[in-house]
Amino acid sequence: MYHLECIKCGAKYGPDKVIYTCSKCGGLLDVVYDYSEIRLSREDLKGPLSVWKYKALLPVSREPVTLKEGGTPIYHLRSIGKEVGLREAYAKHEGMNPSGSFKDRGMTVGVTKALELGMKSVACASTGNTSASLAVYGARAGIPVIVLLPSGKVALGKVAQALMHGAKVISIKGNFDDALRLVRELCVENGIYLLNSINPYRLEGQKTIGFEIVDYFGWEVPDRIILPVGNAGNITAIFKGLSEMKRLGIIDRVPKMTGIQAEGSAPIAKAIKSGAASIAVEEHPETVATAIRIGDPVNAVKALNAIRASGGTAETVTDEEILAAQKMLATKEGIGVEPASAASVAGLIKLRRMGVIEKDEHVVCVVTGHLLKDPETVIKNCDKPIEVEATKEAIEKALGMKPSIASY
Ligand SMILES: Cc1ncc(COP(=O)(O)O)c(C=O)c1O
Ligand SMILES: N[C@@H](CCOP(=O)(O)O)C(=O)O
Repeated sequence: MYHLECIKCGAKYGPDKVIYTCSKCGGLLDVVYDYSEIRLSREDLKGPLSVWKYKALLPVSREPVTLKEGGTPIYHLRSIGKEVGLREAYAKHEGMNPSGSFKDRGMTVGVTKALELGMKSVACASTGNTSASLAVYGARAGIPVIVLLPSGKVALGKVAQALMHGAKVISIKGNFDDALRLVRELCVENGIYLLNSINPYRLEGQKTIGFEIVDYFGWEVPDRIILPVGNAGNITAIFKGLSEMKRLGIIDRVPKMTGIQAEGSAPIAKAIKSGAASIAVEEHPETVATAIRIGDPVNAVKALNAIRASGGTAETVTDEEILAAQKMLATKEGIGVEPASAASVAGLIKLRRMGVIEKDEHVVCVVTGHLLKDPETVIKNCDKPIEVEATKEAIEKALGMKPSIASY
């Protein structure tokens, strides 16, 4: 069994209540299980990785709305690790989920919960990936989807997904933070189920990233997990999940949760660096990594706690560092990710050079979304294709080759 609990005042709510924040104090909610009732061991968790493998720690009982999410690959970062002097550097490629981002882990649980609660439509605000994922899972479930996007600031692939999967797409003349404020009002006033990461049930699905990481390494806990931070749901979810596994005796510690933000959009990193108790909202967030262009992260309180309680840290990276890391991943490791995702690897490089990450640490970067989500940024940052006449000679010339014998 489980219930919802306010992280601020401790107020408890039944599992079937449609509620996103505490009605007494406005605090964020967590799903809290009756841990004494959960019998789960490493032995029970044999078999291939997937979100639903961990259903004993997920808050739904009906048949899930699923497209076989999770089970994403973990790659050894051989070249990048070598370059920064780190043998045990890995990337977990969440872009390999059905809609191309980690959001699918949250949506398989969140949309299933929407059906379980009898909700008739679902909605979200989004910098792109949440909307793509909700559109996909809404289509799978046969439930209408509404998405609010910040006009002109959503990568092409993500808008295409939301449109093609049949969501009602509203582009607002404002940023993501405005869109989230509006969609929250819209949902509460119109009985629509809100599926941003303020929804504690959605975050339960995302904690499986952490489960899969420790499961993959034979329950050996990495020293550190690094991930890009935007609305701050993911870092929160992974910390919660691994804390639960520790509580159940499946693992013996929780990795240092390390959040990376873009310099122009970094309220959490700034609070961690300054030791502030809470964030100062960034009124005009800006970064090339549009997925994390967020100035007022809704899960800030939970994220600050996750970072501090795990002994982790947070850092900022410039847009140039993000794009350089994206290119390094693509050209030196063969791993294609969108800019926001590369922020975790840019952070790894920066923190290693600063000496914050030690050379014998075992580090996993979560790379959160696929390269093809944002083709426009890719095209802008790569050399153009070389256009030539359709002859072998022209091709050889373009390649800087000497003309072959046959052409004499
Ligand atoms: C690709 C990508 N990476 C990272 C993030 C940040 O995740 P979170 O909002 O959970 O901090 C997002 C969305 O927010 C995203 O779409
Ligand atoms: N990057 C996100 C922003 C919204 O975050 P959420 O986790 O609260 O849904 C997106 O893809 O929209």
